[in-house]
Amino acid sequence: MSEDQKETGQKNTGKQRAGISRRGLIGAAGAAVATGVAGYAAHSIVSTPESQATDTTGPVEFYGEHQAGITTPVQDRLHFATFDLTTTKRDELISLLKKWTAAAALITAGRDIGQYGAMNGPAQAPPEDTGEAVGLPPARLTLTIGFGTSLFVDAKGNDRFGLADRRPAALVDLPHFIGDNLDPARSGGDIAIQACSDDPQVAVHAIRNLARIGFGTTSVRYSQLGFGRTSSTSRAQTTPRNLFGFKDGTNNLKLEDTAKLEDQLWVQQEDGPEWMVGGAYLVSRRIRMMIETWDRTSLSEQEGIVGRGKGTGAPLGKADEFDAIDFEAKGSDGELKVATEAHVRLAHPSFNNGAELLRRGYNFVDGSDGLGRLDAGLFFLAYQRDPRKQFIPVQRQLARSDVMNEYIRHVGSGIFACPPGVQTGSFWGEKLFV
Ligand SMILES: C=CC1=C(C)c2cc3[nH]c(cc4nc(cc5[nH]c(cc1n2)c(C)c5CCC(=O)O)C(CCC(=O)O)=C4C)c(C)c3C=C
Ligand SMILES: [Fe+2]
Repeated sequence: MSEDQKETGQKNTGKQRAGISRRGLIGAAGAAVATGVAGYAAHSIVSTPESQATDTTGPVEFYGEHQAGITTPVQDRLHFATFDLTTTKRDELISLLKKWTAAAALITAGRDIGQYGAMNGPAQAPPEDTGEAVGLPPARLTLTIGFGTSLFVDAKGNDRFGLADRRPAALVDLPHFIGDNLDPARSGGDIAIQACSDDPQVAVHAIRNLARIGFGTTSVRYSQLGFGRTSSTSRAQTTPRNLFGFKDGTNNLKLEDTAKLEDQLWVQQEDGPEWMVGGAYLVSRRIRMMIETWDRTSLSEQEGIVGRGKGTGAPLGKADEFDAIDFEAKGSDGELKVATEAHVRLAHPSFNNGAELLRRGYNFVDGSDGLGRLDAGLFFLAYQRDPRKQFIPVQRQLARSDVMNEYIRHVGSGIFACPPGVQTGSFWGEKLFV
């Protein structure tokens, strides 16, 4: 392994990326290669999913059977953006995806974008990389792409890029759910990119540079920052808390459950279309949480709404977080311990035809709303094999009956087909175009 490969955590697997390592770039700029930078140079191999749960600085492999950022142990920070194409040319769309893929492979490996990076290019030209991640470790950055319904046909039914007949049957327009109050400016998009990292600046740098590369071909429709993961996707991770103060992500699909992932997450050959096999569908929902109202609600009412204890995260009537929920159990008052309209009952697979989701959402606080209330909530992200059998029926049931609805509003929405992983020499979604 060369010194350069050691720095970026790249194994000599024939998947080397071009570009300048952030450490090399600092050297070229004359800055001292200080301990912080040397810290990430110690990550000489791409980490495993298990070590990724605890090591927050190293790289996550970009190439593979599935896209990174789905089962990858959830990082602490999110920058999610959707893009609308401003071009009408298929060739320009393909060229954009190629450029984005090349850039994504570099930045996820902790390298600067382009041949010269942030500071070594010609003085007369804008730098190839904006530079704010120089000196920062890869911080487990993952970039995950998804294609929205409008990429295939626009609102008027036009086949914009000759892709209409490639639209997967499972990539449906989400129906209106009771209580939806969706802002079009925070919904939809031709393409979504989810950037997750343990360093917020690394995630922001990634989206900013992809937006910059897309200038002239695409524009940002909206973007959302998130902090504090609200789920775990590995048993090696502890369960975090959401802004209601509850453990969230206890009963989630986990990367260790490989058979379940085939059943519930990854698109299979028999599902089709061919270009989506090994991919998954992403549903995003910006869910505002009325936290001031919640904060005036008693502890026992809060626990009754969720159906779990606030301290332990255990199902009501049980002691341990991971105990199975007993939906029949009654208290001495003869009432069900987990009420018929409690969130975890209505969302549980046993009341949804076995449907499960891989949740990897984030808390958000976007300041306050002018009325003294925090504009805060959950940016809900859920991956699945078929939204018609998973998100849609679960959300329909929650929208109808969940007692949590008094405290939440769905204000943004999106659905995206996330293609399988990228192989060396290929680009994001290549099979969609063949
Ligand atoms: C349509 C899917 C779901 C939406 C939307 C949703 C919103 C939402 N959830 C919480 C808090 C919690 N959810 C919990 C469990 C849970 N939630 C969903 C689905 C949606 N949640 C599922 C499938 C499950 C698992 C149910 C089960 O099998 O037991 C929990 C409990 C802990 C856990 O298991 O994760 C909490 C807490 C909020 C605050 C929210 C919207 C803002
Ligand atoms: Fe939930």
